[in-house]
Amino acid sequence: MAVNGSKKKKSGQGIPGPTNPMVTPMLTDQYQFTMAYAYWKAGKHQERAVFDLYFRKNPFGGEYTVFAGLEECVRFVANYKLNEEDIDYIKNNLSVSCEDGFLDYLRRIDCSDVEVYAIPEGSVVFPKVPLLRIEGPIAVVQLLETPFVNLINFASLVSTNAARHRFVAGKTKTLLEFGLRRAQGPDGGVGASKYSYIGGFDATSNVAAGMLFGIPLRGTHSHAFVSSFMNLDEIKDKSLRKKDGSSTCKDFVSLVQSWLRKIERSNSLHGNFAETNQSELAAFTSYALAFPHNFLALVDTYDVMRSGIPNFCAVALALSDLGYKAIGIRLDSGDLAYLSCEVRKLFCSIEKEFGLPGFGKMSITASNDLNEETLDALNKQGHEIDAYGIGTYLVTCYAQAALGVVFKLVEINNKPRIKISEAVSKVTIPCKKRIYRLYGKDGYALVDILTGENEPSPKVGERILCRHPFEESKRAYVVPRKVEELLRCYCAGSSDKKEEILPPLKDIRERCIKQLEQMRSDHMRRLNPTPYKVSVSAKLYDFIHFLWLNEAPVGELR
Ligand SMILES: Nc1ncnc2c1ncn2[C@@H]1O[C@H](COP(=O)(O)OP(=O)(O)OP(=O)(O)O)[C@@H](O)[C@H]1O
Ligand SMILES: O=P(O)(O)OC[C@H]1O[C@H](OP(=O)(O)OP(=O)(O)O)[C@H](O)[C@@H]1O
Ligand SMILES: O=C(O)c1cccnc1
Ligand SMILES: [Mg+2]
Repeated sequence: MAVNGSKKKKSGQGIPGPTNPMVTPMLTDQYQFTMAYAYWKAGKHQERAVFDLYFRKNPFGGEYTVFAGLEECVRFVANYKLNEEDIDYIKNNLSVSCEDGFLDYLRRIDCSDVEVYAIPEGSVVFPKVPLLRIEGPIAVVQLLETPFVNLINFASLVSTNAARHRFVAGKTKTLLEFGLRRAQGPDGGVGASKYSYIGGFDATSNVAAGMLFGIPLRGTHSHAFVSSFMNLDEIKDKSLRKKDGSSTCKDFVSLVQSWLRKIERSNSLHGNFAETNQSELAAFTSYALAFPHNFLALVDTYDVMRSGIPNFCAVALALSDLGYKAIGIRLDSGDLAYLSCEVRKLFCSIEKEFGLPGFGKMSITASNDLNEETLDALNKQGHEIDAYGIGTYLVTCYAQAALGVVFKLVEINNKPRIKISEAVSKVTIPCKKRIYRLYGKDGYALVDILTGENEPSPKVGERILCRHPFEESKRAYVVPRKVEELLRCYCAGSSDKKEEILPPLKDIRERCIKQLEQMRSDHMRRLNPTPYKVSVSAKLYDFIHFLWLNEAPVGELR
């Protein structure tokens, strides 16, 4: 903050602003401005404060969380500036009034004096561990609390939700995020697409998210497309060029119809054939004419096995005559396990009967109110689904509405601070800290340890006492095979620290996938997972409890 005319390096130059233009310094709670005023009035506003941002409990009954939202925080800090309209609003509309001198102060502030240290985005993280440590003039850092918590809360929640869906679905399945229509407003939708991708989804149907973040776009078609057709006569241009361009089939519709008749008589259907719905056949044929290279049909508008599947096969076989390979089908209702198995059997049988290599392997996509539980149930029953389209439960984080992210003062003017609570889980861990992840002999992460900033770092091969921050009896020695320091510098402020480069989204996603793969399976399982240990050094433990006793008044019994 270039307030005293002192010469300060401006960090973060060239970093674009937040993705959502609504993310401005005004996107904060009024009490941040009123506290900033009171700090200013007390002449305290420049005092150097350290805040930790962390959460207290993993979401969804799990024992891990995927950290996301960091890039948006860095973009926010790098471009922090109130404009005249903002100042004018503050002047006239806060529920309390502030002197003009404060407004001048607000006019001049930026975040060039703010240092942000963070765990890299996409990392697997645990309760109580600071995801970010923010240092700077207390009035300024205070103003960052609400936007930072806002930017990280939903991002981390939805990334974790996506990672959990990926975990149940399995590595080999394609996961498509279909939630935009059901998301909590436009930012909820765009954010959910971005952070589901980080958590391990493969693509989104959300075009804006594709454009903004380079997430692959995928999609099928809806029931409306199928039911909009009445009959095959609606198809005017019936011609389709062969894939190799050698000739053109003048009447693709007739080719489809002739295949439908063959299927009708085929052994594959075991004589189980009724009249298929002709409007559905018209819709599929039309779709194939529009996308002969990418034909995928939604087969449940009328009757999956009696109409959708035979119609789809007729079109796919006709395409195959012209050298095209159909992609597959989407099921959006009914018993997805049963239907997928029936469909697969039929595809395989047609492959055999008509000698069409690959037909049996066509892709089966399932959708319809899917969530972790339904994916798990499908796995238990056995199914033939290759891809899932997931919307509502994923993007709204239906199973848990918020991650309890908090932003707490841990030091001011180099003096550690603590917040005491009746609930031990709410007592803060004071001091400017460092965080290390210690790995064991089989390569798995064993424990995260928080130490004071100036303590020597844990060394590979050295025995370290790791203590539970609040429970005296819980402690263990660890001899790490690998030590990883977690907090890195993303905004150097006026220090001479080297700033991390913000990685592209796909690198963040890869980090997340890799870290989750390296987690011990007992931390990952859905039922009664083992908590991952978060500890403090012996020195920090002693200091926490010294400060706790120091700050807590001694009660008096009467
Ligand atoms: N084999 C299965 N095991 C467990 N859950 C399933 C299975 N197949 C589908 N489901 C789930 O069961 C629910 C079925 O919902 P619902 O009864 O509203 O749909 P439907 O009757 O199949 O479809 P629609 O009403 O759209 O025609 C969905 O949440 C779906 O994901
Ligand atoms: O079920 P979700 O996980 O939210 O996934 C997205 C859903 O959105 C679409 O239909 P929509 O729900 O609009 O209509 P439908 O329920 O009648 O299929 C699609 O067919 C999916 O069913
Ligand atoms: O492309 C799809 O199939 C799709 C997209 C959004 C919602 N439901 C389905
Ligand atoms: Mg639905």
